[in-house]
Amino acid sequence: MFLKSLEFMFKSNNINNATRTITALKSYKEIPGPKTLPILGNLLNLKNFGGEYNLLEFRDFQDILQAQYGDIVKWELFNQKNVYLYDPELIRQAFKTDGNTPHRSVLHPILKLHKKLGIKSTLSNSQGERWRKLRSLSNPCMARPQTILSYLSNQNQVANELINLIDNKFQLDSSEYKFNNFDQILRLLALEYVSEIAFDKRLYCVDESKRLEDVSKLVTCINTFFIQAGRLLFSPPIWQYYPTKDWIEFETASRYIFKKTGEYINKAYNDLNNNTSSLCPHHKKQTVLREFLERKEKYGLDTNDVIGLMTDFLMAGVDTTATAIHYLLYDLGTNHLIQEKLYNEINQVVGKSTEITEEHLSQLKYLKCVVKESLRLHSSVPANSRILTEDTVIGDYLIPKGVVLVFCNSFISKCDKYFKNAKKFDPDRWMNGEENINPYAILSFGFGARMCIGRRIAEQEIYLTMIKLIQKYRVDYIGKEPGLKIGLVAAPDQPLDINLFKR
Ligand code: HEM
Repeated sequence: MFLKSLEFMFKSNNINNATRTITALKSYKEIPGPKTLPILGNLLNLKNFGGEYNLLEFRDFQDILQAQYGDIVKWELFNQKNVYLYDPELIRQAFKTDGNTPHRSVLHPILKLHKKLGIKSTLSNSQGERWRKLRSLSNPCMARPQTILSYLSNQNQVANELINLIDNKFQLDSSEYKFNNFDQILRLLALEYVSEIAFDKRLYCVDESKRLEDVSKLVTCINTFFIQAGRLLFSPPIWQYYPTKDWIEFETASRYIFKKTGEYINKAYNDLNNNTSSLCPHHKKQTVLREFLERKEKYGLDTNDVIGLMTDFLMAGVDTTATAIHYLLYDLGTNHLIQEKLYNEINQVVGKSTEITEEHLSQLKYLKCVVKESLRLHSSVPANSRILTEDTVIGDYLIPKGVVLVFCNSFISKCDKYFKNAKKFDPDRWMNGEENINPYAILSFGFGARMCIGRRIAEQEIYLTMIKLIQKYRVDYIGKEPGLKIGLVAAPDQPLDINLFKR
């Protein structure tokens, strides 16, 4: 009743529209959560300080807090106030406040790195006017379906190189091969896909005979960047004051990534100006990078800003996509009937063709459900956030400006309350529309004006790769259920033993 009347009274959940009801609301201090200390917040509740919570096991940490305190939980560290939300309805209220310039929680290690390296903030790490400018430049370049589809032909070549690499691993007389480093191969693949977008350039990451020098180092550095950024983010911020081992590894890897991206983009810029772009003929018309470079002045941005944006795409688009494919192979390797159903669909729509077209993609309905379901169960981004830019009502509470709202996607997507048989890998749940599923219960790519800008690209890369793999091989996974490795991306804690059998 109380909630119903609130819902009626608030046209929006911004408190300015609802001052009359302010007394009916509970305060931020009343939000349940472990006891906090002045200044330190919940520091002494952390395992490193003798407490019970381990931030480095972030998914367990989220689940434990929910089990102890319910669907809205307060957690503080020093001056940062967080509120964890475990209910899609509360998340819906939080997104309503997004407005034109949503603020996402800043990744402090990256902020410090940018300062040290003299890099202006990038899309994923900027706020307010700066973010709006970068996003306004990026949206038309990245969100137009036709632009992304124009990469399909080149992406087919890349995916074929993956198939060649796999085929070369099979012994002459054998139809089976067990991979225990597929995660590395998938990172190379994802880097190749992204570099075409970010650099207008093939690095030949997957084709060992043509692979450009330094590519392996670049991939290792991107991986180190992800792991160490996560470790720094989820550990007490000693690195803010003293260069710890994790910080040094993070900084060294990042310096290399920025150096290489700068080199590649400057080369692309010169090629563009001199009309000598080396990118294959399919892209003679327009490419994402070319569009960024041509339009930057209109938004008051320069080439360095574009370098920052492209480096961002590299960092945001490699481990996320590689991990998503890795988990898809795990899900299909442990659910053979679903795999066969997918194979039948691919066989029916694509047959033996090696050139996947827009027409094929539009017909592969079950494939899209398989990908969506795998992302639901194994979201590579296990939580997302927004910083409140004004006092806001969430549930029964009035939460002050400046608090970080954390959306616990991975908890919600495994809740039977929101998904029937939530822990089951069941792509069919998406086949007949989504009318019974709360849209805020699955946020694999985020939501609203600040949602993942690479979504279309990522989905196209994943669909294409899965078509090529399932068309040629049967996948089997026989190991134990993998644990989680914490980083900026939630990935399996070990390389998965993926067995491939030639069909
Ligand atoms: C399976 C792959 C991917 C997943 C699961 C994923 C997920 C996400 C999520 C959850 C966000 C936060 C959205 C929000 O705050 O509402 C995000 C942001 C972002 N993603 Fe992705 N992503 C993927 C692939 C990519 C790719 C391939 C690129 C680039 C080519 C990319 C570039 C970005 C960027 C730049 C942002 C920041 C956007 C902003 O703050 O305006 N992502 N992604």
